[in-house]
Amino acid sequence: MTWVESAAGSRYGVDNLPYGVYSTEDNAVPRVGVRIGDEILDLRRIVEMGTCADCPTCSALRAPVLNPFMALGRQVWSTVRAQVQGLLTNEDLAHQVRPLLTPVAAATMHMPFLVGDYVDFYSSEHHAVNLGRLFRPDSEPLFPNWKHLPVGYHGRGGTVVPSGTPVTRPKGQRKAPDGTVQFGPSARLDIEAEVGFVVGVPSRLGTPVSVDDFREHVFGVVLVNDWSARDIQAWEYVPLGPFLGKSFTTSISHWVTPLDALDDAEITAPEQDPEVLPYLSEKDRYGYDLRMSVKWNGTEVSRPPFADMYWTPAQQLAHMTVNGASVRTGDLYASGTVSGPQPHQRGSFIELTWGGKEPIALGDGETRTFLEDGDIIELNATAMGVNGELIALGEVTGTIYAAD
Ligand SMILES: O=C(O)/C=C/C(=O)CC(=O)CC(=O)O
Ligand SMILES: [Ca+2]
Ligand SMILES: [Mg+2]
Repeated sequence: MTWVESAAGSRYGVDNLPYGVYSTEDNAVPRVGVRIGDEILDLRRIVEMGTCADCPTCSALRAPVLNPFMALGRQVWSTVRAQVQGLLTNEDLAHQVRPLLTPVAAATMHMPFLVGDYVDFYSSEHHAVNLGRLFRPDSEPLFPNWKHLPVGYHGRGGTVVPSGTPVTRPKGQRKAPDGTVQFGPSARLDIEAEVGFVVGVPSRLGTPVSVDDFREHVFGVVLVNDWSARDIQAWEYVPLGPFLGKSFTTSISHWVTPLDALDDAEITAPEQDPEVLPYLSEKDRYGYDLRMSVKWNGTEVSRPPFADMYWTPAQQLAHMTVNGASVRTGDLYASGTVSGPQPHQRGSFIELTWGGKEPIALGDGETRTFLEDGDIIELNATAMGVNGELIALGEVTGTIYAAD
C-alpha cells in the first residue's frame, strides 16, 4: 500500500507506475516522472538529491526524455521500479518524498520519448476482414499473406504527437463519386484505436530479434490513435499502401506503462492456423488483455478488446527485424486497429458506421458517421494489475480543427 492518498481507487497505484515527461510553472525544464494517483513523482529531483554522481541510471533519469533510461535494459527498469515502489510505500519516507509530488492537473505533459521509426501493423483479424470488405468488396477480405506474416507499413515518426495536441483536418487528393479527382479537406476523417509498443534496447543491424526476446527489447506500452483520412487513403493506397492518409498526425498517451505492470494482464493469444514459420513460432505465446474504450464527444461508442489480436507484439518485433533491419531506442510500433468480433468492439468509425452508411447516435440527438470539426476523441484502457486490481493506461485525446 502506498502512503499517497490520491492513489486509492485511482487505477494508478504502486502496481502501475507509468513513466512520463512533464514540466511545471515554477520549473519549465521537462523531466521524467512517475505517475502515482493524481500526482507525479519527480525522478530527476530524486536523483539530484542522492549522493550518486554519475552512474548510467542516474544520468539517464536526468534527461528530458525517456530514451536514455529505456536504453539501459530490463534489469535497470526492474530495479528502478522496485526502488520507486519502495519510496512510495515506506511511510517513514513520506515526509521526504511528499514535496517531490506535483498534481497531474498542475503539470504540462510533453512527449514521453523521442520517437525514432514508427511502424503500424494490421494484426486484428476482425479489423482486417472488415476493411477488406469495405475497401475491396469484390475480393476475398484477407489477402493470402495475412495469416503467414504480420502485415504492416512504415509510418512517419516525426508526426507522432502527445495526447491533447490539436489534430488539423488534412487536405489531399481523393476520387469523387462522379469519378473526378479532387483536392480538398478530408470528408471521411476517422480514428484507429491501437496499442503501441516502445523499443528500449536497440538491436544490431544484421541481427534479427528472436520472437522469444521481446521483453528484453520492449520497454512499455502507450495507447495510440492513428488518425486516418479514409477518402485520401482509398485513392492513394494502391499498390504501395497507406501514405498521406495516415501520416499527418498520430497521437500517443502521455504515459508509458512498463511491461512489468502488465504481467498479470498476459493471456494466451489466439491459436494460429496455418502454422507459422519457425521465426514467428513462440515457445510461450501470449498477448495482453487490455480493455479499450473509445469516447466520441464524451459518449462511449466502442470497447475494443486487445486480447483478440491474431499477431502478438513479440511476433511483430521478430518479423520487423527478420531481414536484418535494426530497431533503435524510441522506435514505436503499433498493433494495428483493435477490433473485436462484436459490432460495438470495432476500433474505427469506418467499421462502426459501415463505410458511413449507419450513423452513430452520440446523445443529445447528435449523430455522426465521420469526424466533424470540434469533435473530441478519447481513448482509454484498463488491464488487470499484479495486485488483482485494475490499472489504467494513460488516455489519448485529440480535438479536430478545421483544415487550414
Ligand atoms: O485494408 C486496407 O487497405 C487498409 C487498412 C487500414 O487502414 C488499417 C491500417 O492502417 C492498419 C491498422 O491500423 O490495422
Ligand atoms: Ca493504423
Ligand atoms: Mg498515423
